[in-house]
Amino acid sequence: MTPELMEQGHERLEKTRAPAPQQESGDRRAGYARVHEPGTLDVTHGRILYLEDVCVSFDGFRAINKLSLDIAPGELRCIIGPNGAGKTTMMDIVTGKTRPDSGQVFFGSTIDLLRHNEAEIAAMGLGRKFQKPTVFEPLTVFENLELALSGPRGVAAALWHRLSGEQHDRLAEVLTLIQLSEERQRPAGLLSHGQKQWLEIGMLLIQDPKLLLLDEPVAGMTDQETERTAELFLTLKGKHTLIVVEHDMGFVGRIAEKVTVLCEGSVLAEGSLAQVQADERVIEVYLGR
Ligand SMILES: Nc1ncnc2c1ncn2[C@@H]1O[C@H](COP(=O)(O)OP(=O)(O)OP(=O)(O)O)[C@@H](O)[C@H]1O
Repeated sequence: MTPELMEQGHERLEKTRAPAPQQESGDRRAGYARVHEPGTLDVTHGRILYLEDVCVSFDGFRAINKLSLDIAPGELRCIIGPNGAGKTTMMDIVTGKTRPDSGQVFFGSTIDLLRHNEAEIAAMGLGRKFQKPTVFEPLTVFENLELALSGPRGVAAALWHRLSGEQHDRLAEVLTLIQLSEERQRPAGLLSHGQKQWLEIGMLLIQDPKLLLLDEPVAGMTDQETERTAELFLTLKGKHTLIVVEHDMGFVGRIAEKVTVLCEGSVLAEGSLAQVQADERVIEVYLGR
């Protein structure tokens, strides 16, 4: 959820349901914003995201150390690694939340992300989902998606704007994708944890992101919810590019093509899950813990 969307949602709640208390299910504001225009993303060279020799230090501690990554359009890449490996910091760099000390970060072949701020990066079609769901709990599932769709028109427009047939179709399509069609009129606060996560993913999808960064999407989910999330991600890959940071190896095994293992801010190993699981260095630092 973006700060702007959060603000819009709160204003909307005040107007429609005052004096109901404001609620949100998560406590961390996400660094993405609406996708205003798709921008001129050039993926003709077979890459949608490219990091080279990226370094970041916090108070002298090298959290990201010459990190290089190359993600192809439509790929579903899983990033794993022990606590403190730099996974969150890597996503902070890509989304413009943290500036690296050195290195390159490109979206497609031509967009230098280090020249853009968080809102601009989000507007280019780069969506981020934090671990905790942040949806507007008193609003219905449909209203949450409608608000995400309302984009730059603002709260008043979101309140009074009549959806076009195309927008209705898009909402219905996303509701089906996230398997919440039957819950469309339910307040989001009454959804299960997994359903809230899907709703937030739906709020990103409705903006048609090119690249989605998802931080531990199945943490706290039931086995059934985890399986449904795997199905959703497998459906999304190809159309969208997904980078999934996850500790749940069962889930990673279910969805992964290529897995990148981060350790101490660098890529330790890359390959299929079976390949990295068989890598002695990985076993030592991570899987064998
Ligand atoms: N703002 C900050 N100030 C100081 N140190 C930081 C900051 N952000 C991250 N770090 C440190 O950088 C390292 C990498 O942290 P990061 O959160 O990126 O790891 P992670 O792989 O996401 O871990 P986890 O799996 O536990 O979420 C850690 O040692 C962390 O303490």
